[in-house]
Amino acid sequence: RRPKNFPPGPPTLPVLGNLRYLTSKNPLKDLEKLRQSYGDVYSLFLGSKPAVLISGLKAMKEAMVVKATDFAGRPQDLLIGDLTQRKGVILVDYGSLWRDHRRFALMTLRNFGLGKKSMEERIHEEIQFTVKTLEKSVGKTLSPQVMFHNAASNIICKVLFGTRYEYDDETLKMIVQCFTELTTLANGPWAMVYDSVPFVSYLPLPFKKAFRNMEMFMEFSIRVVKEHKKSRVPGEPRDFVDCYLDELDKQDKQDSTFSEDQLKSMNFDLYIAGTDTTSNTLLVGFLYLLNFPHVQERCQQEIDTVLEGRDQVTFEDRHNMPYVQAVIHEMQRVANILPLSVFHCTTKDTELMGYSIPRGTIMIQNLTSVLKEEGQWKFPHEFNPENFLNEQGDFVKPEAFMPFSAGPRMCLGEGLARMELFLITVTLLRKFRFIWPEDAGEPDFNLVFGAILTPKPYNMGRAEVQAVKQ
Ligand code: HEM
Repeated sequence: RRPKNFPPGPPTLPVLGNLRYLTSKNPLKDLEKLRQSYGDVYSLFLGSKPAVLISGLKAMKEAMVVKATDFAGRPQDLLIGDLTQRKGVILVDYGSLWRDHRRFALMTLRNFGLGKKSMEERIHEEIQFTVKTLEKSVGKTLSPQVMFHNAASNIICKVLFGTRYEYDDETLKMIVQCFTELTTLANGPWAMVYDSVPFVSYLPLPFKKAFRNMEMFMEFSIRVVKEHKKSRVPGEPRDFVDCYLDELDKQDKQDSTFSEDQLKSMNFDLYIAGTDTTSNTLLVGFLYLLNFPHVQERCQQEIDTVLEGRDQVTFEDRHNMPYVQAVIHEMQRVANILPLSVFHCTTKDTELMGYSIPRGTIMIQNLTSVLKEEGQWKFPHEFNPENFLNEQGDFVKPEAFMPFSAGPRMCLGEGLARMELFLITVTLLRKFRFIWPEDAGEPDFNLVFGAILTPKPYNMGRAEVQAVKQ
């Protein structure tokens, strides 16, 4: 039963709630249909748990920005919460543990050069490996999926652990396998069963594997922390782990939220949040660039003009590249990488667009509905960099550009992600022309639904590269 003045929604069934309304392969379409019937704020029962869906810029802003803290919680009784034991930062509920760690992570990433040179150098070092991979493939076809994944993974590994891994390294392979299995299970039907049916967590069902994978990552994280403790010089941090250990030295033990356990979980959270998000954005973006050669060419002209004889691009150069900026933002808009963001929950009884929402209700942000909202974009349903350009050709960012969400929970890696996307895209377009092979057939721009949207790999597996003469 919906409580009084709760957002409307379809009729529910015992145990299953409204799960039958999310049956197709693409629940985003189902959610859009429900929005047509019930409006920008409606409710669904995920099993027995009530959840409220937020669509459109107006409702999203009221919840995430105007009433920010009311909506800044995270649901605590889902499979992913049990997997992470409610530690780290992403799935931690609104409170001092989350606040302290969010502030610390933001500050540390900034000190390490978010928006400054040293982070740029780290990213550039990794890009050289990507360039080498592409140089070996000139005239041939290659799958950019693994290449972008490895680049994003190594950049975050350098920030966290000060290490990069060779692409065939056994540790890297283990980590990647752990995460792939974890995310597949956490997004699949077994997670829904786990989240909806009480007591099922005690049964030997496939989600047990997710717990084993989690343990494997934690063992890796423990090893990394142990090695750092042996080799560190206090006060001279080399990476995120060292910074955290320095912070632990400073903390008053009694009421501190910092601990070694938390450090291991932060490693997990930042790695998982920083890898597939950036790499899939690049994958989708390059799928479009391959198939919109005139956009690629115009980027290349702008890049050549701004860089002139210089070999390496800097993040500062973005201010002189309005068209490239527009293209990268448009890549992110169409990539729509986290279509339902990360689930929030209300921290107290509150209201949204006139409806009453009790404390502890799951809140689902439909970011797709904002990134493609009619009335907010010049061309909401097509790939067109003009969405980010005004009549004078200057770069402008509409309010509805929310791939990182908004409010107190918004992505804390935005700075790093934007720097990666810019430096990688510009460096690769400066050096190569990317071609969609004639025999590859029509490109399929439809993305496969999951917690992270991905393009179908076979379409990207046949991209040809040509070296550009400079
Ligand atoms: C294109 C790349 C990325 C996109 C589109 C993206 C998007 C998002 C979104 C939509 C959220 C959920 C916000 C919310 O709940 O309201 C989020 C959270 C988060 N992201 Fe990202 N992200 C990206 C890259 C990164 C990177 C590189 C890092 C790592 C440094 C990162 C770290 C995080 C963390 C830690 C959170 C949880 C924040 C919190 O709960 O307070 N993200 N991201």
